Amino acid sequence: MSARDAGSPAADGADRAGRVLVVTAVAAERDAVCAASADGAATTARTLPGGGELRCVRGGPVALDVLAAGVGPAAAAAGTATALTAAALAGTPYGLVVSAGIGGGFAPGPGAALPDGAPSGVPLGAVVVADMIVAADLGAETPDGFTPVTELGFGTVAHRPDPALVEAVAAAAGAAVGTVLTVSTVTGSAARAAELAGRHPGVLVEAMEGFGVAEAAAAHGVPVLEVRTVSNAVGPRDRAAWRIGAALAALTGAFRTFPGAVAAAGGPAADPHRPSRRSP
Ligand SMILES: O=C(O)c1cccc(C(=O)CC[C@H]2O[C@@H](n3cnc4c(=O)[nH]cnc43)[C@H](O)[C@@H]2O)c1
Repeated sequence: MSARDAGSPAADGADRAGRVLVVTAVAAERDAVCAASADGAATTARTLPGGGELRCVRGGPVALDVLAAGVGPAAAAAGTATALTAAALAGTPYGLVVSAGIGGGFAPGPGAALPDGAPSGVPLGAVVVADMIVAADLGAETPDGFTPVTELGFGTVAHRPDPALVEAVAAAAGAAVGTVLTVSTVTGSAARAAELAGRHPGVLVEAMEGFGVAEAAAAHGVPVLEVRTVSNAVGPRDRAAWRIGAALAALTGAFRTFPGAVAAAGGPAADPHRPSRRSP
């Protein structure tokens, strides 16, 4: 791999403070993120070790590299770690990683209410920025119900992004702020939706990649965010009711304000984020 392949300052003019890696699952989400770039922004493609393709958007207040890494937390972690390692070896590490894409929205209701009784839930088309990124099915099933791996004495099940950055990005995008779950199986029943909402007060969205992206970012000491737009309601499976086009359009809208919000917030946090080891 040459320095140019991984991205050198001379090649793209982006310094560490301004370099952001955005990881989506599929190409349609990647293209929706790239479509947000202002007229005049230049987009080039770069190949990562293993063949993954980065779309590099330059010309805005921060430099965005956008990668479609595949569906699910394992593909997301592998793709993110590859991109982070390639950039670090080239001497141009990223200052922020963002998991972005569409997701399922939890409905408002008693099961989704916050501990203080405030309503929760999000409608189709809403934008959500995660204040907590949670691996919802990483654990063990026991006679007493689900037990997260942390209670078994292992690992991490939650990452908490930098609150100031979360607020800045959410305010600019008109987004709700709350918990985003990472699941390996899309929820397909009212019972499972209620179980997840009961276990995670304040949950707004479920998707399939955020925790994988966050684990890779944490391994590299890089801050993480998750931005989701709601394509469907979490609950009984009804694929015909998914509004993917509207959610992708909302994703483009969120990334129109994203670079300015990150730049105005002073760029990515200087300190690496710390994974939370408590059970959410
Ligand atoms: O068919 C298409 O045109 C299309 C375009 C963009 C994205 C898709 C996907 O199927 C993306 C899958 C992706 O979306 C997340 N997601 C969306 N809804 C849910 C959900 O209810 N539960 C969990 N994940 C959801 C997830 O992150 C997937 O990776 C299709």
